[in-house]
Amino acid sequence: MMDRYKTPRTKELEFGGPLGAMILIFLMPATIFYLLLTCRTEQASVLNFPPPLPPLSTLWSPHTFLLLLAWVGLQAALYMLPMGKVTEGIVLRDKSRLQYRINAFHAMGVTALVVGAGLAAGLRLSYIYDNFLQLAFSALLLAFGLSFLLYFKSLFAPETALAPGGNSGNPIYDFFMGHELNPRIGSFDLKYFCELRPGLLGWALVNMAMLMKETELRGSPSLAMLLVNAFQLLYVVDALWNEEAILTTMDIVHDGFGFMLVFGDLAWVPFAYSLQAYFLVNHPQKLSLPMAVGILLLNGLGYCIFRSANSQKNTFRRNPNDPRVTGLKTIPTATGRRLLVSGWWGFVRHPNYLGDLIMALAWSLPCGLTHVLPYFYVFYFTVLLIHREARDEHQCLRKYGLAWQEYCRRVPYRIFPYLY
Ligand SMILES: NC(=O)C1=CN([C@@H]2O[C@H](COP(=O)(O)OP(=O)(O)OC[C@H]3O[C@@H](n4cnc5c(N)ncnc54)[C@H](OP(=O)(O)O)[C@@H]3O)[C@@H](O)[C@H]2O)C=CC1
Ligand SMILES: CC(C)=CCC[C@@H](C)[C@H]1CC=C2C3=C(CC[C@@]21C)[C@@]1(C)CC[C@H](O)C(C)(C)[C@@H]1CC3
Repeated sequence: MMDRYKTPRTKELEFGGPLGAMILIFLMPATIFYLLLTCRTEQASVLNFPPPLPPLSTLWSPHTFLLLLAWVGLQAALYMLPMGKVTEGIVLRDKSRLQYRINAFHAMGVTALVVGAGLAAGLRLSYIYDNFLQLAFSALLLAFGLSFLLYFKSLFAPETALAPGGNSGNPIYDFFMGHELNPRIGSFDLKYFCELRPGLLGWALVNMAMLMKETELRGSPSLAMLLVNAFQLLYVVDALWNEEAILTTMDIVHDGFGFMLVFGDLAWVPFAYSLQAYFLVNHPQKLSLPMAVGILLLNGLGYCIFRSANSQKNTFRRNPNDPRVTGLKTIPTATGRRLLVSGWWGFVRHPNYLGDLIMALAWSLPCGLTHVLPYFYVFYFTVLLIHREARDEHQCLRKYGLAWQEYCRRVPYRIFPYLY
């Protein structure tokens, strides 16, 4: 009976299969250290390769590791508090639905109070800057440790609970992609927890620490630092406010919880996404007011596209008869669901990615035009989203067949109008 619910073997391997996965398992951590070590040099030139390496023994600090555990522990405790509503995720392979507590925004509020109280009591947030490499190394160890535990746990999971994207039978590939779809300890959902809380809030905290460090060094925060902090904080707050929307993303629905997401959530987001703020501490930039206004408008444009495109689709998927979307044109599919072909989703096939990429550029521009390093996020994110778009299209073609082909005919561009 349960056999028909078994997760099928993953046949089409992504990221170059086991070899690609193996390379990424080494490349992702190496990239973080390359970025941070280069950023600390005076020239911050990407051509100075390899950057000066500190002795490995200086990276390990029990103190920072415990601090990181305390941070994750605080977020876990806040996740478990009975505040906020409980909602259901999408229907799973065995026709069940998991329950999720929506309280990330509350968690952010409490975290802000805790940090505020700490600052009032004399806490030096610039500790994060001073021990940044050690913290990144601790996050790396935590990510490897958790990924191994998750893979081990997945070997005992029922076959209905495995991830459609990480069930190839190859241990390296499945370790990277995640073998189990929604690993839980009781009602504690590890993927859902890690996706939004310790990493995203950690990123905002790291940025704030960079601002504090800059203030300690130069007496006041620069305009460039204020812009980077404000833009990225808006992005984090937006993600937490719209927490429920994450339940329909590819990461929650399709990908397992393996090294890619564990490392992405716990190390990559807080330590690579905060590169612009880290850069500004060591390489102050003068930003004229007109430039700042231009960048502000660019970020506003990106955010409006990102938010309204995501909201339009979420509203339509939740209730196609919602008055906010009833005026939009749609095409039917054999699954009974319809596809939007006007509004943002009639402009390009991934308008939300377009908005996200415009914001990415606005986050790097405050760092000036003299260095390539702070533009790492723009390059990386373009590659990530082009690859992600291709993965999503592949799945949509499988799901919707001819209707998807018709959608592609009517909306020919993927992300960039008239370009791609
Ligand atoms: N900052 C970061 O590091 C990252 C940010 N992101 C952001 O996360 C957000 C979510 O992205 P992601 O999870 O990739 O996917 P999307 O939110 O783009 O969702 C894709 C899904 O939307 C549905 N869909 C596609 N076209 C249509 C249409 N015309 N009408 C109705 N439904 C449609 C399909 O699912 P179905 O039909 O089943 O509903 C498709 O699988 C984006 O804004 C992205 O920019 C993503 C990755 C990394
Ligand atoms: C190969 C490689 C570098 C993998 C790591 C990718 C991860 C860093 C990202 C995969 C999808 C993500 C999402 C967000 C953060 C980055 C990762 C984990 C996200 C939480 C950022 C905030 C957004 O508003 C979001 C909630 C839509 C988003 C979801 C996807």
